[in-house]
Amino acid sequence: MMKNKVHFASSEMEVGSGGFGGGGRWWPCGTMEAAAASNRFHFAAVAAVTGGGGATRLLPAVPRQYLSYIRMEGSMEDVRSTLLVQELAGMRSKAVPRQYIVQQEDQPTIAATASVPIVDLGRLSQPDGDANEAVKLRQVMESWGLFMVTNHGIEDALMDNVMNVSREFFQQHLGEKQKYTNLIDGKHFQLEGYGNDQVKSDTQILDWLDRLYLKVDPADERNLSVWPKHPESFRDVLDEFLIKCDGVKNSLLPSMAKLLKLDEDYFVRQFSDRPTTIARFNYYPQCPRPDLVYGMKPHSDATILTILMVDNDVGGLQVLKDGVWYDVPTKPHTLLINLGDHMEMGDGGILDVVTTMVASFSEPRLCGVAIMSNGIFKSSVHRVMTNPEKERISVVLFYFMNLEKEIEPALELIDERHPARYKRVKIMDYLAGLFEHFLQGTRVIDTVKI
Ligand SMILES: O=C(O)CCC(=O)C(=O)O
Ligand SMILES: [Fe+2]
Repeated sequence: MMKNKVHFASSEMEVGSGGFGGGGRWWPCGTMEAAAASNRFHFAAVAAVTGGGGATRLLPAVPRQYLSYIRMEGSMEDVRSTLLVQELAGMRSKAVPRQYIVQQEDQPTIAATASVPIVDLGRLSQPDGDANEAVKLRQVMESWGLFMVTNHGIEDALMDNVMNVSREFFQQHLGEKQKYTNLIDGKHFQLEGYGNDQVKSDTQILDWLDRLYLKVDPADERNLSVWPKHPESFRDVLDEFLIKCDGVKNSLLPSMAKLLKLDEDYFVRQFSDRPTTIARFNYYPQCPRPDLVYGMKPHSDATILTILMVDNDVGGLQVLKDGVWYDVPTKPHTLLINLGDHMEMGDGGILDVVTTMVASFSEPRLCGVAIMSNGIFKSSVHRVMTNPEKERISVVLFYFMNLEKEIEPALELIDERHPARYKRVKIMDYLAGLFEHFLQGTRVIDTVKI
């Protein structure tokens, strides 16, 4: 049985076989599954506890200035074996374990409201293009790196189905979901499957979400043993959605190429020959402390391009532009497009770096497309806030080129006045370099800059 020992400044909470044990009787466990692991958490903020007489009292929150004294014990594997976030949320505690609390200076701040650009894909893809939409697209590629897409050709019913099967998957009994676990032998993390964050260091701050990762392309490399069998329609619905999203990607790429006065199929060509696509289903349970915890910390995606479908009603996604965080509004049945970022610091190995943690926001964001565009296009830095009342789901498709391929600035964009700003780089090598540079505190982007 795994034992975690995590010290917090305040109360102590033990997850035992019958609920939370310890001195008094703690909140009963939200689920039987939660009780299965014998993990001990000491909670940092407010914990609800019932004393001998059964009366509930609230323990005071730990003043923020003490949070830095909190430390964590246990091996990495132990820490990794902490409960899934869905189980933690099911306990209905008012506290969150220390591993989820971000440093005071990084804690969520109020976001501004601005209109995140909306691009009408139908108009953009008309044979002659639409000048207005193209202007908007240029603005987003050069600054926001994230935009909403309407008129994308994917039926509302299909989008609803994708959301429904995702929700049904996460709402299942833990035992059913664990059939697709991302832990080999219960402890070794692999990218694919169901679970939560990989823990690489005892100071790592965890995100308040669980997810299901599936490599969907190349199709002959699918590991169907981690593809859910329930709900029964899951696989068919996902397959249909993948085909449609591929169409969205392929109608967007020529417009991006045209903006740079490149051959229309320039970017499409880059995705030929066994590109890699990953589908990720993110499940953010209700969180008692949205002021201390992120659903997903600020990051940029280590992809060329990401298609994102977010919850119809529950917001939380924010994007950084010119140093200011903006709420991305919910607008049912729109898609979001993110320009990814092969070119920043990461916290993982090869495909672990699907998302790269952002160490510094002051640098302009670059992405695979940015290298090909010789630095004209930027990627987005974004984050997800938690919600105290509502769960939230998002479905994300991460598009990579063939990882064996090399990328370089398009030759057509280079002349005497516009020299190449980046060297040719193999994507796989670049992703591998991300982790090493992250550990050394250096920037892998510097190795490809000319
Ligand atoms: O859930 C969201 O809105 C964003 C998810 C995201 O950024 C990601 O999965 O990389
Ligand atoms: Fe992301």
